[in-house]
Amino acid sequence: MTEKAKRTNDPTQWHDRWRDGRIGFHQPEGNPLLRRHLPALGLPRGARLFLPLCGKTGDIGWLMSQGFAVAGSELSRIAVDALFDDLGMEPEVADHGPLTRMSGPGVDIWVGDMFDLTPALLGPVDAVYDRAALVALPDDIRAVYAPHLAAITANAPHLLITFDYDASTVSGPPFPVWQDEISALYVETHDVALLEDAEAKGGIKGVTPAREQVWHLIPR
Ligand SMILES: C[S@@+](CC[C@H](N)C(=O)[O-])C[C@H]1O[C@@H](n2cnc3c(N)ncnc32)[C@H](O)[C@@H]1O
Repeated sequence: MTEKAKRTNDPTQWHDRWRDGRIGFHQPEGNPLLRRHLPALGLPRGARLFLPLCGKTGDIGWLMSQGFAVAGSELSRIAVDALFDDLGMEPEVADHGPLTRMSGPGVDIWVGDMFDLTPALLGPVDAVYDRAALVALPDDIRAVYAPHLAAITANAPHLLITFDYDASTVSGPPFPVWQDEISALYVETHDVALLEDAEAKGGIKGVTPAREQVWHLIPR
């Protein structure tokens, strides 16, 4: 990660949130939009999905129950320990420089800064599922994140979930991200197709109404 990126995506705020249990973004049952729109990617059973900034999302267990393999990256060891507890697995743990890999059958999570992940460490992936990852990052980091994500996943297709709301009413994360920005971020690698645009239940932090979009990023 560049020095600038380190300044604006301060890892301390995320570690503090996990330590204090301030994880309003977490969906224990996973996200219904994933279930509705994953078929758009046409992935065969056994395909491997990468979940950047994965937390301990219930989507991981659901994807595994559907016969997919999962790879993820997450800063917080607290989150990943809790994920493996939820999965009922005792992970194998291996250090790889600044990252720690925690693995079980069908799942590999890289603990540490996603910007330290390389294609060689991650291995081949068939698709990316980005929920509360791009939108968790401020705009200058999004500009670094998108090309890094495309590079480490060899421009795999994405299912991407974003929010759109009036940013003057509440401060992110999550940050509002709309089609023009997504198209610009992925201009070199993907075409962008909107799959759904719906009212976001509960708005943002219960304060401001929001819409939630599901995008299919199609490799060029
Ligand atoms: C808003 S949460 C979303 C988690 C998950 N995607 C979900 O849907 O529940 C963002 C997560 O990204 C993690 N994170 C933030 N910056 C990161 C980085 N540079 N590398 C890896 N994980 C990061 C945080 O610890 C946090 O768990």
